[in-house]
Amino acid sequence: MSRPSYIKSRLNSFRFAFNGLSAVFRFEPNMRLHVLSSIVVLGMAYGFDVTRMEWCLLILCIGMVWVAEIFNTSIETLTNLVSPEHNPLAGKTKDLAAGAVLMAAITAAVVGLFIFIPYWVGYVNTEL
Ligand SMILES: Nc1ncnc2c1ncn2[C@@H]1O[C@H](COP(=O)(O)OP(=O)(O)OP(=O)(O)O)[C@@H](O)[C@H]1O
Repeated sequence: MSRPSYIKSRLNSFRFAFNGLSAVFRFEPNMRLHVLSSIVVLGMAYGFDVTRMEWCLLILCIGMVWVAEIFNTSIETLTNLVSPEHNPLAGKTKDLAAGAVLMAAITAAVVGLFIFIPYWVGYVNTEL
């Protein structure tokens, strides 16, 4: 492959990936919920001035949930294409993908609680 066409095809790959991201943010109500929760979490992290390691853990958890939701949307879309009619396997496929998002969200919530509970306790103690 010649150099300009290689660069063009790599740039196109990025464009297609951004199209996917844009679609999930525009059309998936669950993704908006994830974005809202992420803003709340990042706001609290900023407010409590969490450590660098805690920032990394929170950002990793947010990324994990977003990635799980994007895969879930992709699997749902493919399932609708392959099996628009009712089919127990299609239902199971969608439920498994949704289960993965739930698992990621529960994991993120547990990490968030481990990080924020001491800050909440400290805040309440200084306010009382
Ligand atoms: N083709 C199908 N055959 C059998 N069951 C299906 C089918 N499509 C959906 N279902 C069942 O209905 C549930 C809801 O399907 P839907 O397509 O609305 O997904 P969803 O998880 O609610 O989507 P979203 O996350 O976008 O709200 C699925 O989890 C699955 O159990």
